[in-house]
Amino acid sequence: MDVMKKAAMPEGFATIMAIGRALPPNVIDQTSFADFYFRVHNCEHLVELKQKLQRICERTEIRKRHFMWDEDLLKANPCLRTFMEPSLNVRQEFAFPMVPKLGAEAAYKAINEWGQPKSSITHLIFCTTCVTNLPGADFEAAEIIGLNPNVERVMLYLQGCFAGATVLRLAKSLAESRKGARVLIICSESTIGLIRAPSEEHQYDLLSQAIFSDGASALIVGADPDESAGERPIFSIVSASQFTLPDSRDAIEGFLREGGIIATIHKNLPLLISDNICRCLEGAFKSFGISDWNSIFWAAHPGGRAILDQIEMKLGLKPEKLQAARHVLAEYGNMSSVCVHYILDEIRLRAAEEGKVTTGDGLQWGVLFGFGPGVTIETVVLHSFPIA
Ligand SMILES: CC(=O)CC(=O)SCCNC(=O)CCNC(=O)[C@H](O)C(C)(C)COP(=O)(O)OP(=O)(O)OC[C@H]1O[C@@H](n2cnc3c(N)ncnc32)[C@H](O)[C@@H]1OP(=O)(O)O
Repeated sequence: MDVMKKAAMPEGFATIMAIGRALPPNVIDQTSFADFYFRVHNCEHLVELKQKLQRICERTEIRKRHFMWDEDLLKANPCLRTFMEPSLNVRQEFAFPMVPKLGAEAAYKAINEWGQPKSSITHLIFCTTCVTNLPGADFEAAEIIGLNPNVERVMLYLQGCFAGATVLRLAKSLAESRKGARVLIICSESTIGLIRAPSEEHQYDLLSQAIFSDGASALIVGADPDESAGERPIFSIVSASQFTLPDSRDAIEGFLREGGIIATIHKNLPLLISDNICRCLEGAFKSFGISDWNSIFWAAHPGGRAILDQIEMKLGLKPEKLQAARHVLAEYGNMSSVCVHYILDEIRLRAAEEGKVTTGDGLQWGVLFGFGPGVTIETVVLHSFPIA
């Protein structure tokens, strides 16, 4: 029995072997977002509300954001330019082709970097906070890319931002459970469910308008990389865990309604996360004897500037630890599950550019954090590889 099991199971940890990105073409500069948003919704008369959005935008430290939708789409669909008018059909019809398409674009890049035939992909995990159809976005993406019909698909809908880590946890289980398994992860997110006119009664919605954005990422994960065939490991996924903070259900809430997804995010969220991050780190790194959080590399979901500020302060992190996270927030905004993958990509690209000895900023160990509704914290322990 043991011999059979040994023959069927890989020996090593799941590793990330490629990372791809894709962004939609419509880019809006954060300094002009409030002007655009109030103009396109014919709400210029709501002067105080516009000033509030301007204040929030200025404080986000976001420079620009990319979107699948554009002004023409909003103008052609007046139901997207009111507050919570029934508009779900329009949103879904727009998103359904776009979300898998952008995801497939990121997947092509990952497959290209991986350098192996797409027929070697055994599993697909597709994750998005929008579009719900049967068959789903996973099915659509598999068709666009031309994956084998025996690829085993897993679809994650409406999880929120922590899912960028969930997909790694899942991919680790799949990759380590079968020799030769190669998992394609795709995360593709859009704010098409969120864009709507401002409301004086629901001012909290301005935060969503100011931070969320669209983008896609794709990764190839598998154990025991075949380096003779050209597979190159970037990071090992050493462990992955999930923790739900007690009594914090209402800190991030999202409701899918006829008027789209409406989210409320409590102002104490940055504190809530930073108050609990230490226990997640200690739990994850105890068995490796690591307790100096400046000795590892960091990929924390940049949900908002204040979240990164609080984590940095609470843990006494050096500014460079969250530099990649701040860069991704600044250049792309909060792309939900996608952000942490861009941060990993940034870390390994910078390490190579700067002549560091490992993919993890010259360090051995690293952490990836996902934060989202629940409040849920996902902690992934990573190990870097030497850069040749
Ligand atoms: C969706 C998922 O699954 C996971 C997620 O990523 S959820 C999103 C997580 N992101 C956050 O929670 C954002 C964290 N907050 C921040 O980054 C910052 O507070 C901020 C950029 C929003 C504002 O910066 P700041 O330094 O706090 O500036 P401050 O001057 O205090 O606030 C500016 C305005 O933002 C408003 N604001 C702050 N937090 C808010 C919140 N959670 N909801 C609505 N408005 C908020 C304030 O009320 C203030 O409005 P007024 O000027 O009218 O008083």
